Amino acid sequence: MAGSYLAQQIADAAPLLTPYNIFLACVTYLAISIVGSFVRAPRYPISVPWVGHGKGWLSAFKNVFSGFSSSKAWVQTGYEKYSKSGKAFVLPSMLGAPAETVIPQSQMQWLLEQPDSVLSTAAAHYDTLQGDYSFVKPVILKDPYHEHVIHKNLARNLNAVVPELDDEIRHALDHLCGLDTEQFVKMDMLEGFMMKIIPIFTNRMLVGLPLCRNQDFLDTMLGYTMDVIRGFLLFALVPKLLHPIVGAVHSLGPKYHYWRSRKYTRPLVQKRLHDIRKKDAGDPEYKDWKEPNDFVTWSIRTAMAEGRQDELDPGRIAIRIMPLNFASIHTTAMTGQGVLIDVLSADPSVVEALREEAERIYKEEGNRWTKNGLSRMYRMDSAIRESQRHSAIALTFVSKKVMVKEGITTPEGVHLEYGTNVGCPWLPAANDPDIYEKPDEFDAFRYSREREEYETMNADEKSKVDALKLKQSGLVTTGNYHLPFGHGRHACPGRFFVAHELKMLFGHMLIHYDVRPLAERPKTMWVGRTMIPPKAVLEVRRRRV
Ligand code: HEM
Repeated sequence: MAGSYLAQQIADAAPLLTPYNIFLACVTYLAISIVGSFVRAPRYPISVPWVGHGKGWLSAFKNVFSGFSSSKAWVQTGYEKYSKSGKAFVLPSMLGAPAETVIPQSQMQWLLEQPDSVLSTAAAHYDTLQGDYSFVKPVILKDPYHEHVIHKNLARNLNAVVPELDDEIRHALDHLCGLDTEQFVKMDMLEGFMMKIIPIFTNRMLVGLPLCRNQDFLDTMLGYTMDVIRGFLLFALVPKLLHPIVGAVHSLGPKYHYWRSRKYTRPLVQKRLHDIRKKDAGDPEYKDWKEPNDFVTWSIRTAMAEGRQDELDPGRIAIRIMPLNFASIHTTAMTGQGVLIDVLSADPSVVEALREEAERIYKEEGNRWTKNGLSRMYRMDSAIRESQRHSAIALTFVSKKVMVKEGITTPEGVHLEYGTNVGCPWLPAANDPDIYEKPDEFDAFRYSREREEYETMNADEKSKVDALKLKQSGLVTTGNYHLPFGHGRHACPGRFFVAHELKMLFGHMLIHYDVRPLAERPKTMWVGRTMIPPKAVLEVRRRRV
């Protein structure tokens, strides 16, 4: 009965579905959505200049469309016109992405001093990464305990992580790049190489052996990572009013990938909890048992020490492995691809100088990678840092959201309403000739020349050099004008791991493989505020060492 009524309704409505009516409905919907998000968004202060088509209703419509092709140019204009004179500006909203107040570098200190209860990084990440839909359960990103665990444990456990990575890198490179000393092996640089190899290293640190080599598990982690990225791109294009509907469909992807991965991760966590509890209870069978040094152990130990019973639930820990895969995989893969593109498009002497350093240090350390040896790889350190600058992957970083109901006032006297999103310019700062000499050039050894020179000095000469300043030009040091890992107390806690991982990966690659230079540097594209990685092919051949 109900079915035939519905069929009748559909049949009656069919003649109305003309192209003109559909077009009219789309335009009306778009208009309502734009007005809706305009009304619900925080009011941006009149005193702050806007880039793009400016502020106001009509401009909002224009901004929505031209933002896709012009956001990069708008941030550049804003940086030159306002940031460099110490003034904030507003980057207009796009369909689903809110407007952002871009705070100049001169106010960075103030920005970083604000407590999380005033300016929250977690809340900004929750919004951009779609915490309601992309993380299996909203609580995972509302209370990002996994980030706290990484902040507390990763850097201090690197000594134990390095030999594990060393083992994994040998294994993965042999497997992916082969042992043939005659023929070059070709693969897509991002999808075929970086996105295949990075998940293995990441999971050696998160869940250890043997799971980090289980292809089905790795596929689910990669699938989940792509879910989050797809969500990030999709929600920026979809008007805010539609988010709950689109979100309900989108959230099925992350849930599916969790469902597929938990058959591996839950038993692992359950067993680890069991073993740790037995060990702590003094069970004689566990006298010689050593707890593995990975995220699962760090998570359990931290939750036990802090009395967080909720974070000892095996399901909860199993889910938390997923956002860390997301945080690690795509960022590291894109950074690694950037390094390969920059280095392989540079003069061949760059590859030779990097290879010489890698071979020398590897040999000095007894044909293995050590924390001490890696800390002396100044050239590789510099090439990666320089590539992060030269091939910057974001327009702004250091994102935060105003959490105080009455809003806050910046040192410039601008009042930011509750809910306002703020960030600092990165891409234009990275290319600013007042900050970096010849910023358009990829100068691989920009940061290592002075460090290498310092190493050759005698004690008297060394005493005249500001050694701390030299050290601060290292890959993991963030600064007002160096934001690829963010800055301040919420700067990326994974960067110490990344520095070791990429130095070992590229060092090992140069020692054991010939790598073909790129005939031409592939071009990078930006859509809205997002960088689209260029396509490039990696060609490697095992060297006869
Ligand atoms: C080259 C690789 C990476 C890059 C470029 C990168 C970049 C960043 C940036 C820019 C931020 C701050 C975002 C902001 O300013 O809004 C961040 C935060 C974070 N990253 Fe990374 N990341 C990388 C690798 C990793 C890895 C390997 C891990 C973990 C194992 C990780 C874990 C995190 C976490 C947990 C945060 C949030 C920190 C907080 O809010 O307190 N990242 N990352």
